[in-house]
Amino acid sequence: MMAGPTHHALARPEFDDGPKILIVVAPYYKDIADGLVAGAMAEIEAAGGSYEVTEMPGALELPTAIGIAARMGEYDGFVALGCVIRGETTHYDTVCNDSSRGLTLLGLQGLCIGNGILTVENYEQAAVRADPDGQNKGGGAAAAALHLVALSRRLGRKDKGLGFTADRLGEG
Ligand SMILES: Nc1c(NC[C@H](O)[C@H](O)[C@H](O)CO)[nH]c(=O)[nH]c1=O
Ligand SMILES: CC(=O)[C@@H](O)COP(=O)(O)O
Repeated sequence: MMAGPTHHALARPEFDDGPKILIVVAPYYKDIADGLVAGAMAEIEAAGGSYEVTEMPGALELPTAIGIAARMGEYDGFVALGCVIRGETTHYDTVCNDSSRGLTLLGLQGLCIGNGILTVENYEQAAVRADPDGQNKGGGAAAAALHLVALSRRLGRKDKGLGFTADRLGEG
């Protein structure tokens, strides 16, 4: 499947040694999640990378899942995929803000993360953005992670993120 555009002007990064990416997806809306994952897979494959996919109940769990996985030191980058649709209460704001902020805080600790969590008003808005042949937000999130991995490698980084392992968690 040829994925659609990734909505940025950057050329796809090239790797001598393809990065290993963990796709963490919240299939709260299964069809939407499937489109996002398909777009992300296509983008990672086009860059010569490999991927694994793991599922979490909802978008709120995605930052924690990445934080747990990052401590294994096995993945070069991460793609968070999900869909949050506004309901009747303010829970929408919590899910959107806390999932996004969690990913940003992990990124500021050095993890290479692409954020493909859709935050929309209705299913129709999500469908257009999840479609790999449409706005391909899953592919865009994967591209973001790949660019961060390329930067890390270009700058000679050796570790794979967070800079600490489980045995150091008890420190301080
Ligand atoms: N309403 C949506 C949620 N809500 C669930 C939360 O993400 C979380 O799993 C729960 O609060 C337990 O911690 N999640 C989505 O991904 N999308 C939604 O629209
Ligand atoms: C984004 C949400 O958490 C939302 O779907 C939950 O719906 P509601 O606010 O009507 O409980």
